[in-house]
Amino acid sequence: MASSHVEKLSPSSVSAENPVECGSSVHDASSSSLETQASASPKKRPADENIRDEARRQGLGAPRCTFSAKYVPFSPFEDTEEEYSLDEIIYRSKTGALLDVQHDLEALKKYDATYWKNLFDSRVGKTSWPYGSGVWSKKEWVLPQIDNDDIVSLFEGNSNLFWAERFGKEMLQMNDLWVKQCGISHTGSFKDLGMTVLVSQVNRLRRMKKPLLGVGCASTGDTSAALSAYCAAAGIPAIVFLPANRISIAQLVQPIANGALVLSLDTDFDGCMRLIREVTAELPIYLANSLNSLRLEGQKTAAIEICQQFDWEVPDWVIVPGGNLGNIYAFFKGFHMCKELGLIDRIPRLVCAQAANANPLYLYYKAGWKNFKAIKASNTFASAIQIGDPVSIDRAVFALQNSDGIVEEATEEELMDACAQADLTGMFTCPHTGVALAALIKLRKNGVIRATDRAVVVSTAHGLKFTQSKIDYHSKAIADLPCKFANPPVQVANDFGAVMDVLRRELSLR
Ligand SMILES: Cc1ncc(COP(=O)(O)O)c(C=O)c1O
Ligand SMILES: N[C@@H](CCOP(=O)(O)O)C(=O)O
Repeated sequence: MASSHVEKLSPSSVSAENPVECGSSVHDASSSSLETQASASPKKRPADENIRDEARRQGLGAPRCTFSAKYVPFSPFEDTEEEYSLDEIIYRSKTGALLDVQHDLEALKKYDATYWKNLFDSRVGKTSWPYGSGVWSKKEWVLPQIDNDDIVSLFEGNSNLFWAERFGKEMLQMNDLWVKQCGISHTGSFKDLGMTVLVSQVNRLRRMKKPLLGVGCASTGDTSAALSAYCAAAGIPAIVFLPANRISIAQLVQPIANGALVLSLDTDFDGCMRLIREVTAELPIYLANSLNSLRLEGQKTAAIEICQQFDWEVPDWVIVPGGNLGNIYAFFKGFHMCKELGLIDRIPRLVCAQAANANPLYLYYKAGWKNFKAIKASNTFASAIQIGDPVSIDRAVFALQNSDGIVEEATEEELMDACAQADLTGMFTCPHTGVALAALIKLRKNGVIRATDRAVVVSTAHGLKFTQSKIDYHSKAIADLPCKFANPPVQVANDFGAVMDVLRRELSLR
């Protein structure tokens, strides 16, 4: 927590809508309190005012922003003076290192842990702009300086924690197993969390008259869906590079429907990534992949949310499927920030789960973090993580090394069986969540994860985006896969007797 010389503000100085705030919607912390907010009579919004206008009006005459963030090189082991404003269009340091968004922690530490907990709790589930969003409810820790007026939000985040009661108990003898449903979201994946931040910043840059034609990404289907939706909501052109025939139909139709310029390229994701980097270096198109550290600021809020949902008790394990490897670092960053600011006392052990067909991180981990080699990723049902040359490899290693982390892998059979078994207990999992569940099963079987541990599996996308893999599995139509838990429909004639025969057989009736 903050050093003792800092005089901290107490929880009673928090306003439910806004604390000492940055951007347009600012209240003086000393002039309003949770209690006064609660007792105030309900205010009617004028007919010609929407929630954005209301937030703007409330912010008029606000004090200057007290929190700030900037880009610094991601070089945890070297001291460097290099830094950039978030208003610069830059993705790499002078030496070519990744960038990181660094917050002014000393300013944040002027407020104690109870203050932040109360503030975040007071915003959950509201419609006040933009704090009803799970991401923007943590605005001071995400993009403190952005004007609320520039924010492009679809009220993302606040995803539920599913208590995996039957799966935990029957499969793993665990009572405290949870699935963080990040895929139950506007575009059906966790990418919405990062995209609201990135597109908001682009909106700000465009208002500042920075020459940006649009925003572009390479994608295995989820980043492109999120980018297209947020850009469409803001009226900003989106350009997406997709590997032809390697993403699901449901994912492909999302950017098409949202009006993005869709380029279907005859290469894999890694090829698309190389091309978008070349194109964004050449044209004024802002890069929206997680190479851009702004994305991770939004994604890290899922970790903060998990702590909040457990009333700031830290789970023992958090298992995250990994592809381009931004998200595992985002989770680390969220937990680390909570610890730095005194909201939690430790960081959970992180597990990054990869498909065995696309496992460069797993191989690196097994080699004792020596000689990283990019690979050519093979086809996997977990198509969104079919990535052989992950951009955030250094970030992922840092996250794992600093959380006593583990890397696991799952074969196609293991991940598809894990999905089917989870679905049989009421979930509707995507194959990437299957990878994480399969990793959990392995770690539980070998005793690394204990029966009494509290574990959270991060579900990264909605199963409805990947129905073809489920159809293939339940039709037993996958070569070399026994599909042990398939539940194919029974074809029956339009005949009462035939129906009764099937019911007697299936329900073991006499
Ligand atoms: C559904 C899904 N799960 C997991 C991942 C992996 O996330 P990351 O690339 O941040 O490792 C991705 C994207 O890569 C994804 O789309
Ligand atoms: N699964 C991702 C792959 C790209 O990852 P990103 O986080 O770097 O954008 C996708 O859906 O495109």
